[in-house]
Amino acid sequence: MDLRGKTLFASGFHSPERGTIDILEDVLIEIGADGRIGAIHRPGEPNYRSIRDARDETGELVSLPAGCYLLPGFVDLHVHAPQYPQLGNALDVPLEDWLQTYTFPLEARYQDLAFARRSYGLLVEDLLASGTTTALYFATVHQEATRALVDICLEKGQRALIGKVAMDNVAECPDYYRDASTDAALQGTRALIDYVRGHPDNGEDRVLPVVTPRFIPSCTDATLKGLGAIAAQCGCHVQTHCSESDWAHGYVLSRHGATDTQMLDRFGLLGRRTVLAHANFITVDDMELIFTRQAAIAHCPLSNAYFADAVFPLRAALEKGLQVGLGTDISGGPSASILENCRAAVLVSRMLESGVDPAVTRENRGAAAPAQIDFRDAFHLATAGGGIALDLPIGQFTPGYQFDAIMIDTKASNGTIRLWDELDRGDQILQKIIYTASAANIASTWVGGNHIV
Ligand SMILES: Nc1nc2[nH]cnc2c(=O)[nH]1
Repeated sequence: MDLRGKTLFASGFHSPERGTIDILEDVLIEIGADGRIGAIHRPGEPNYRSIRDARDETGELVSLPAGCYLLPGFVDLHVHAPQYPQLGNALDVPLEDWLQTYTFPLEARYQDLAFARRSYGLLVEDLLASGTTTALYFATVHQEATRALVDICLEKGQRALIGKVAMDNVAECPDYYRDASTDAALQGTRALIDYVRGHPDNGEDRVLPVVTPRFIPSCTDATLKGLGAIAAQCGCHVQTHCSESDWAHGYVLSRHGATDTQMLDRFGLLGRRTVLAHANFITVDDMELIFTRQAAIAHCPLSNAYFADAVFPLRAALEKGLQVGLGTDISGGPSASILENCRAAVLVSRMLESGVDPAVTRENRGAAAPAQIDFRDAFHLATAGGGIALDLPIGQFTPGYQFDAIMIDTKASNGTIRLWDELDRGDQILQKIIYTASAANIASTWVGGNHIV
């Protein structure tokens, strides 16, 4: 049911601050006509009962069914929309070969608008069904296909940030798939920004444009500089890959004698609205610079296992105060689910801390500093952390924030959560949701109070 102008009676969880879970029990969430949360009332507050009775009388009260819990919708900070047909395939070669052998040929197909519409339609529906209410998308170099992705997100109601990919370096990009020139890369980026901002169905800015240099190896210096100028002029978000693998990190060091982070900063591409995908090989100085610029990192734990051969030092980044969220990195990661990436984030952090080689003694096996996170951290990253990274009022149930939410039905018969009334209490219920929920448990999705699925 659409919840704009309604008051929701519900129990659930959110995590505005990393490390803590706020348990919402029988709360009343007032949702405005604009889809934002107006107020939250908890049992025991003086007006709670009277507000509940009044809303009930006017027919504005909506109650979640028994066994259902409300969570903020998931924020996926790194998705290559055109790579969806490749999800679960092509995971057997290093990044630089994967791009040339599998990924560029697939992305080149989006020249065909009918193919683009079919693929993007399926992707957006599937992501919404898996609880992703906001996605930060790389599209392709193509103007028409990227516009189709904008149209589809608006039609289906997903909150989305979308970039036309810029890639014009002839030495690294095949001639069948690249921007024809620096001018084409810059004009194409500007044209997409204008399209999104002027879209007649985008009055609420549900879709935002993103300046999207693929990564430094794919772009000429002139294009990177030009994109930095566009970002400054338009105040748009920026997304790119940063120090993802040994090869990608080493390429930038040898081309520029500096790291990705340093070069992105010099090109004007490192700011409060920048999201750096992966960032596995950043140095201590890079971390400092990212912190100073208040840029964010999209941690993609599943993808990194296949293409980075390394684990992002997540806990160090969080303790430093960096803004981090989670990304599926479709199709570098073989799952479209942010829940799966929550589980992977916990798992790889534990392996980083403990080490993995049984031939090495326990004392010498693991990382020098504590590295593990838990389900609470992962849940925060998947929701509020993603919202903070994007500088958008999403990912938590706080007055003034968008009502972007999912309903988890723990009793769904074809689902995979098994709760025991006599055993499961408080945030243990959330822990079970994070570790065991599947798509069948995600019973409803709302974006800005609109019922989507
Ligand atoms: N994981 C990943 N890394 C990249 N680096 C440049 N392009 C890509 C891409 O499509 N996926």
